Amino acid sequence: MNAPSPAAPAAAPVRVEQAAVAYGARRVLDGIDLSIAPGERVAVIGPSGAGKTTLFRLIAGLVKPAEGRVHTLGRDTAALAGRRLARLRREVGFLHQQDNLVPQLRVVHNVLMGRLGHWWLPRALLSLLWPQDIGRARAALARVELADKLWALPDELSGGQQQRVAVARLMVQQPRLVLADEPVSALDLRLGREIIALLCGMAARDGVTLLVNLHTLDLLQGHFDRVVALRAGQLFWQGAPAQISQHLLRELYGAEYRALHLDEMELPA
Ligand SMILES: Nc1ncnc2c1ncn2[C@@H]1O[C@H](COP(=O)(O)OP(=O)(O)OP(=O)(O)O)[C@@H](O)[C@H]1O
Repeated sequence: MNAPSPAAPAAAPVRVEQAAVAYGARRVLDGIDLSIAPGERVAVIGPSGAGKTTLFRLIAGLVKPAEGRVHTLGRDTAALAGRRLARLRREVGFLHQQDNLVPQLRVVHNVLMGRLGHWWLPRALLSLLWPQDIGRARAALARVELADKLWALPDELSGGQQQRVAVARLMVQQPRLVLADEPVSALDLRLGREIIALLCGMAARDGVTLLVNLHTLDLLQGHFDRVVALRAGQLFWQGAPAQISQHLLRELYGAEYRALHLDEMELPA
């Protein structure tokens, strides 16, 4: 087999072409064109109801485009169903605002849930009785500084610690793409900063492509390669975090601009 030519560009893990999504008669995304490069870290921003979560659902294949095409990790999501869709989902890691963990399962089991897609059923079932690959869980927990919480129950952890366990689960899952939908909205700024740093550090170290739906714009600088801004279901702007200005945020957020205290951010006019 020939090795791929070093000059050949790697395929985009996310390619959205002129995609629209409708719920009933209502279009909530329209004419979206977006291509994400391998290993790129992208923040998605925009006012409430702009379609950020829907964009993530579209990329994950959870909703199909009413128009246009969506290619995720090289697969056309419109053509995926059953086992092929399940296979794609194994390669995509998710992180939500909260409720990422199974409350009845100890941290070690929650982390190893990230391995389920890699194991045959008997090993997955056995792991519920006696955790398989504890070493891997321990190493991932050490990376999020929770090595001592291997046997804790999620309820015994703070909100920030629970999100760190969820990041450790992503680390053992080894997805090619992570979709984090408001992962820090339930946390204060300091804890939010920790989680974003962990996520972006994991993505950089493991070569994972990362999309984060971010409400707290204070966390943009220093972590992301690109910002994609949605407004009213359309791609309103995209660029580097350093290019964001007060003018842009005013236009993007409209009535929410002051309510979110965006006028207090130190940005160029
Ligand atoms: N399952 C659904 N059925 C009908 N309408 C929906 C559904 N999910 C979302 N919507 C609508 O689609 C629009 C976009 O929603 P979405 O959750 O993608 O926005 P968002 O930008 O993530 O908002 P927020 O920042 O408030 O979470 C909203 O007007 C929402 O009410």
